[in-house]
Amino acid sequence: TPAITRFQQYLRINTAHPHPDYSAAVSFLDGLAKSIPIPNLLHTRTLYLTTPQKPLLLVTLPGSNPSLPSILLNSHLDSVPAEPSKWSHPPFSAVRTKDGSIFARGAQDDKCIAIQYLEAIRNILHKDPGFRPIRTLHICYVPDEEIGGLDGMARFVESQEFRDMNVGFFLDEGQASLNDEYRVFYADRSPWNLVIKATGQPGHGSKMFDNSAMENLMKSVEVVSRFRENQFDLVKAGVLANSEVISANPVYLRAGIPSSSDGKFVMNMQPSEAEGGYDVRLPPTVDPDLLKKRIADEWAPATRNMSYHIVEKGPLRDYMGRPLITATNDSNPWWAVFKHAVEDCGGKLSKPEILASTTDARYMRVRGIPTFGFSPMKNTPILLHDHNEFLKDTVFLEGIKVYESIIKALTSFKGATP
Ligand code: MET
Ligand SMILES: [Zn+2]
Ligand SMILES: [Zn+2]
Repeated sequence: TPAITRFQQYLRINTAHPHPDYSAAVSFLDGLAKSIPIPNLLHTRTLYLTTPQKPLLLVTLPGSNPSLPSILLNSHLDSVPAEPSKWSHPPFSAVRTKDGSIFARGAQDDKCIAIQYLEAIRNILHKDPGFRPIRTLHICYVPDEEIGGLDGMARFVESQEFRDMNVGFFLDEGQASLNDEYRVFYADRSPWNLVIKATGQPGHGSKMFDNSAMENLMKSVEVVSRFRENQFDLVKAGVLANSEVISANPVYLRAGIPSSSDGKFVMNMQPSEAEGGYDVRLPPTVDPDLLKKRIADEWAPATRNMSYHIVEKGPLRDYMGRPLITATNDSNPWWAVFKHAVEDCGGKLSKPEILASTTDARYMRVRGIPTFGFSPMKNTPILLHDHNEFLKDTVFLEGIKVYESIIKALTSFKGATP
């Protein structure tokens, strides 16, 4: 089918870091939007918020009542890198196997929704050429989500173009579901990049002494590991979900004196410095100050010649000081609209969850804009950032139907805006 072909074409554009081809992606999506046969209705704009290398594409279907807050659907243009030698099919080939699986980096995260949004609009207008949304519908295709969004969504929400859009509801990416129910996310965990550093007594590689940098770092690594284990035990015991505990995963360790440029180390020297990097994720409900105290007192105590540096990759509280959570009850009228839209097309939603990872949704929630994370992929293994990422054609096509229902419901919702 043409929708599958268009999905494959988009997947073949390599937008993986560190050299994402944003301009090819944007011109492809721009062309796709303009190919929807609705003359003079839909329009597109490309914004350059930082450099010409980082475009942001906006697709707009104007509503009949532009005074109502608009609906914004989001998909990031970029992907994480892939290691081709570890894939069963080349990661930018978008090969479709006999069983309908389409293999590509970005198939789940999140190029599927990029195309599904446009296919849904195409289908709605094909079935009802007179369709005109009440609220204005926008889609934004943003760069750099996978590297924190500072030159992407974080910049966009500061722009006059964004303010003029008067966004009332935001829909962002979610995650695949292993069963028959679609997953929906009302919050993300917030990422911290934590670097702990140890200094210590240097010396001959043969000597036994206290207070070496390596010894000091390794003690910390043990302490963090014990914390990690305790958090993980809560998950394994079923007390809390993965996304409801603090994760602290080591991502690099660095120490040693290089012998020259050959990447080997001098073996008979104990180094005076050593460091470790952690990907830390905090659920929206935890107190960040408590974790900071734990890091200062236990993970990197100055008494053991340790120091640390935290880079907070995004906010933890909104402009009112509240956790970045979108309500999934009657206090948020969009919840019922969204839920019924999924159910109306035969879909089922599982209990709303916190997302274990992090998306650009945080830049909307910090402004108090109701935001859900949703990618309609059911009965699908969760393969984001993994080797052999794929999505089945049938799942992709069913997702288009879901978005048809969601887009119609959201854009025609006249109710009170909180
Ligand atoms: C660190 S900002 C978020 C980047 C990416 N989506 C992640 O969850 O890791
Ligand atoms: Zn990702
Ligand atoms: Zn993503």
